Amino acid sequence: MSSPPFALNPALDATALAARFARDGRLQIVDILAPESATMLHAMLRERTDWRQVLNSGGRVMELDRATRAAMSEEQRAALDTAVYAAARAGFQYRYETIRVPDDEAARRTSDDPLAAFASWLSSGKPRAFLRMVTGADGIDFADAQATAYAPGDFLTGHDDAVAGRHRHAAYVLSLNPMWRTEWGGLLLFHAGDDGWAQAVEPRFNTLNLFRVPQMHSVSEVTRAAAYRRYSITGWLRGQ
Ligand SMILES: O=C(O)CCC(=O)C(=O)O
Ligand SMILES: [Fe+2]
Repeated sequence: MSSPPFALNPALDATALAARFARDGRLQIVDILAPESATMLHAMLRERTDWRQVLNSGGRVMELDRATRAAMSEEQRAALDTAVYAAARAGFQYRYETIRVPDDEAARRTSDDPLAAFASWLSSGKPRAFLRMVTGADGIDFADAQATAYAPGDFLTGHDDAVAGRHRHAAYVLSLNPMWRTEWGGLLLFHAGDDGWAQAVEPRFNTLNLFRVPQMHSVSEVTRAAAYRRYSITGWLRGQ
């Protein structure tokens, strides 16, 4: 399969964005991609059927593909929900759907998944140079990546993204939601400091959120009113 074409929006001002990132340690870049690239990615995510629900049970990760979930009884699903929300009361907990992308460039090249092509594209040439410039992190070698979809009831509690040995210079979230309401939840929350003010980011279309690691953040629960799942491509800009 030939690689799908991806392009950055040529109007972005990397110098101005870099100044803001340096000042705040976080940044929202509206219209990050050429519109056709974002439209293609969004359509692709909506069509995919290979999503796997991931959730943690203490330190263990559970992954349930759609067939496995469909085969569960109502009682099993309810018991799992109860366990997930009980654990979220005080601890670190998440539940959302994912499609993973390999970190390895050779594996990405042999994949026919457009998400692998996107991760490769983001990890070299102009996009990587742009991300290095905006974050001021010359040590960025590649972007790891996964697609995520948060359905009603899905969430990710507070954490700071710091994992020893992963060389994460910054986190990124490319939001791909043509229509969203604040009330639907699924907000990327930067937690409050002593002053009690938190910052909430709506998951808009073709918008890249970039933030320095570590800092405390979470994704608020998507409500039952949400008409769509919350789609993103997300990961970290990493050194080798
Ligand atoms: O989807 C988001 O807005 C943030 C995701 C996140 O924090 C993570 O995956 O570590
Ligand atoms: Fe995170």
